[in-house]
Amino acid sequence: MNDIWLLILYIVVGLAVIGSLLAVFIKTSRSRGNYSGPRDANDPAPGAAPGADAGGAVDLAERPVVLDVPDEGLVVLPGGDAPVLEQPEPAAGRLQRLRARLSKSNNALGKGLLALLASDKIDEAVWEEIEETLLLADIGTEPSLELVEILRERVKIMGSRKPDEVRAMLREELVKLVDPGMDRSLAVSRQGELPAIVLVVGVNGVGKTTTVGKLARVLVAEDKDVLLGAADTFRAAAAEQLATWGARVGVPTIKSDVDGADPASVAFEAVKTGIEQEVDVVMVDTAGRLQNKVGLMDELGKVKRVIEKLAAVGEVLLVLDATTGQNGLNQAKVFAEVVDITGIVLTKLDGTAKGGIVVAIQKSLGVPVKLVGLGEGADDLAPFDVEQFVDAILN
Ligand SMILES: Nc1nc2c(ncn2[C@@H]2O[C@H](COP(=O)(O)OP(=O)(O)OP(=O)(O)O)[C@@H](O)[C@H]2O)c(=O)[nH]1
Repeated sequence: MNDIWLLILYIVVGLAVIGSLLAVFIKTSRSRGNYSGPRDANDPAPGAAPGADAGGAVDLAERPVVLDVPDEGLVVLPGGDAPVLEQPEPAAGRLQRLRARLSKSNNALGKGLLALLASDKIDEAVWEEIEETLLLADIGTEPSLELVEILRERVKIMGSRKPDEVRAMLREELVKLVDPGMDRSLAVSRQGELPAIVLVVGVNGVGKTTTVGKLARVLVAEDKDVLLGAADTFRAAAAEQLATWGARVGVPTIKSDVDGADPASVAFEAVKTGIEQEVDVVMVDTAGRLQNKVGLMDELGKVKRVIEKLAAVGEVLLVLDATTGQNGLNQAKVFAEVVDITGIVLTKLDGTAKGGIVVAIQKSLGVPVKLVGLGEGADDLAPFDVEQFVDAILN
């Protein structure tokens, strides 16, 4: 009988030893993966190209985030590499300076409207032309119809329609349409003990990295301490591109030297470093992702949630390419559901006559356009100002 109990005891001890060995083995093999962070079911495979998943509807369900601090591949690229640091120009009044670029492509809208409203006789055909001009500028159907109605009323009671009066009336109505009441300030001040966090998102090629680089210059010109996080881990050149922008103005960049590293881990490390170094602003650049790719949109949600383990994300900027017109609206809607957009950066406004997209986006999202890109130059990013924008269109 005693022998049987002894045998059972041996079996139990043996099983316990095998169990512990298995646990140790699983832990070590996990930490050897390319991704240093945990993987959600929807995460792209290591090294997978963006958009490698099956696509379809976006699953917006919140996923719990299990945090695993990265321990591999992260490097800080010092910001002071450039032999002579550039002195970026202050951003105030930039839209005024860059107005020629805006008006070149957009004054077809302003000039067209002025000419039509100054016609000797404004009959139905002229009103239709006015509506068409607004639609062609991508203002959107509803806002265009509303504006035409308002202009009709005002013209009716106007009488003689002197050119100055027509211009003043149009200016007033366009300013109202672009909405001067929206808060366009950027959340770039430290929040107590923590830096301000700016997350930059959007589809491929819209100008995210360029925008982060240009915005870093704006912040440096305002004497802010900035740190960049290169969470665009898909495009190998993106992190280098970002680090180069930073180095020109003495801003350091956190990047991973592991291909296809977990972007959430890089973002986490950037924010952690920013907190330790007590910087004013941490700006995180993300990879371009199509809004209909479930895995990539989930990944973006995860990047934000992981950052929020450390600090609130006060500013989520969606970068939209103005030349893509109404398609930008669809992108905006999906991104807004995943990461709560706080502001729009409208790039490439220098290359389009469709400046009316400003109105369409703001109306459909309720989110203000905060910055506009008016060229590829380092200081061609301007804070959006309603009156300057309308004046540029009308002149
Ligand atoms: N004309 C003009 N070109 C711009 C503007 N903003 C960005 N670009 C150009 O757009 C191109 C793409 O810019 P990136 O910053 O690399 O775009 P991205 O969104 O980071 O790209 P991915 O990381 O591939 O998604 C570059 O050639 C930029 O110079 C702008 O306001 N005007």
